[in-house]
Amino acid sequence: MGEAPAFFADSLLGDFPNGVDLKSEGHKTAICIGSKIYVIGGADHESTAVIGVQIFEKSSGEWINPTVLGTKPKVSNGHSAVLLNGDRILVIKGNSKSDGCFWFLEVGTPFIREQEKTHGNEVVAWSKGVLGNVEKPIVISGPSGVGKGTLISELMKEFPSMFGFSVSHTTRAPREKEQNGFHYHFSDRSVMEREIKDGKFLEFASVHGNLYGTSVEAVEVVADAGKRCILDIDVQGARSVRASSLDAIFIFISPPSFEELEKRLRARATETEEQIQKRLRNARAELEQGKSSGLFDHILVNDDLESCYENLKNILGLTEGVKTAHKTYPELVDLPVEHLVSKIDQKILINCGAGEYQKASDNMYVLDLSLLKGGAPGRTRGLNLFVTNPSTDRVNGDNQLS
Ligand SMILES: Nc1nc2c(ncn2[C@@H]2O[C@H](COP(=O)(O)OP(=O)(O)O)[C@@H](O)[C@H]2O)c(=O)[nH]1
Ligand SMILES: Nc1ncnc2c1ncn2[C@@H]1O[C@H](COP(=O)(O)OP(=O)(O)O)[C@@H](O)[C@H]1O
Repeated sequence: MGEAPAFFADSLLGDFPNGVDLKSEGHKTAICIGSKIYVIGGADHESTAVIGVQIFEKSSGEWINPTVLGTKPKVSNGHSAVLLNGDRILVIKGNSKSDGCFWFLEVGTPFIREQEKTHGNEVVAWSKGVLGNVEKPIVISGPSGVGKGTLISELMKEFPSMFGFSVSHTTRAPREKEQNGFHYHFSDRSVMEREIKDGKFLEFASVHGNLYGTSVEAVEVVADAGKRCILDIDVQGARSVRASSLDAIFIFISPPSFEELEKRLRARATETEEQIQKRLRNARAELEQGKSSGLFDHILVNDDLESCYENLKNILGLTEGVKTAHKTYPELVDLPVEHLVSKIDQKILINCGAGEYQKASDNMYVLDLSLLKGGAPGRTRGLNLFVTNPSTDRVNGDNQLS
């Protein structure tokens, strides 16, 4: 249990009106959800450089320091907070640019419920809001030796500015030509297990006797660079990603026959006989699951490499002449410390004309949340910011900035 902050719990919401309090000591806001009051701001119990979170449990009168997952936002000299759908809080930092001012604190999403089971205590998780859209990540699965790596390399070679590879973590030993940080992050099992517990992984699975996993960071760095992320993961991992907040396209690569698969695996000559046998045993199960589960959006048979690659490009809409990513960076906007927020359906109105010398009609922004994707502990994407003049516009998406 944490120490009570320096104000009385009874008057908590009176002192910190739901949503906005920009001038109190420590710049705290309070949001009430059921029997809990989430106090955001002030010192974090681990670092004074980031925004802290404490929970006041009204029924017991106790303060709780929750486990805080995800990247925490740096302290600012004022923020506003709005409750969304009862399970996450949008925090808008004042005095920041629009590429770093929107943050989501998840408090009751399915991800949080899962994490609370693992941690055995209250969990909250930050996720940074990112303006604009990147195309859906691509999950590629299929048995060992089917040609996943070969197809992905072709894609990355032909479209280097469009695609980025999600570098997984694994406890298996590196092969001769594999580089740490490029092909995989080669990890100790104990380290990887601890990081899984800390919520750093989007998914993980035990494959052929080793642990493999996709860290949240691995996917986010690719999207932050404006590229479309490719994940090469097994069928269990694909199933976990389907259940996660990552909205992806799922493609299963199948061999023309089991004999051909065995031939390719042996010809690759990267595994011992024992490992080949294990991979072939697992391949049978993977082929069954891949074909029958309804998990995959597309199944491609990798018989002739060239035609399989053409089919993959067709699925991804890569027709002749498409060679570069169309990156659109949203125009940056400065959000002042003093601003007022209100919520209408999936739109947040941000009135920055609240300063002494400004008119209410100056700098009114609308943050559209209707296309949100992703979430804690990574990034929340698909935010759209519009500038609007309340005297002439209705809140309808005119004057889009992103
Ligand atoms: N679930 C999951 N599977 C992964 C991940 N990275 C790789 N894999 C899968 O692990 C299996 C073994 O990969 P690897 O040891 O590189 O052997 P290869 O597929 O024969 O080249 C393959 O099915 C990969 O798709 C990951 O991050 N998560
Ligand atoms: N269509 C194909 N026909 C023949 N050999 C192939 C084909 N696709 C891939 N290969 C070869 O099969 C082996 C396994 O491919 P790889 O991409 O490493 O598979 P995976 O990543 O699925 O384990 C490699 O030696 C590769 O060159």
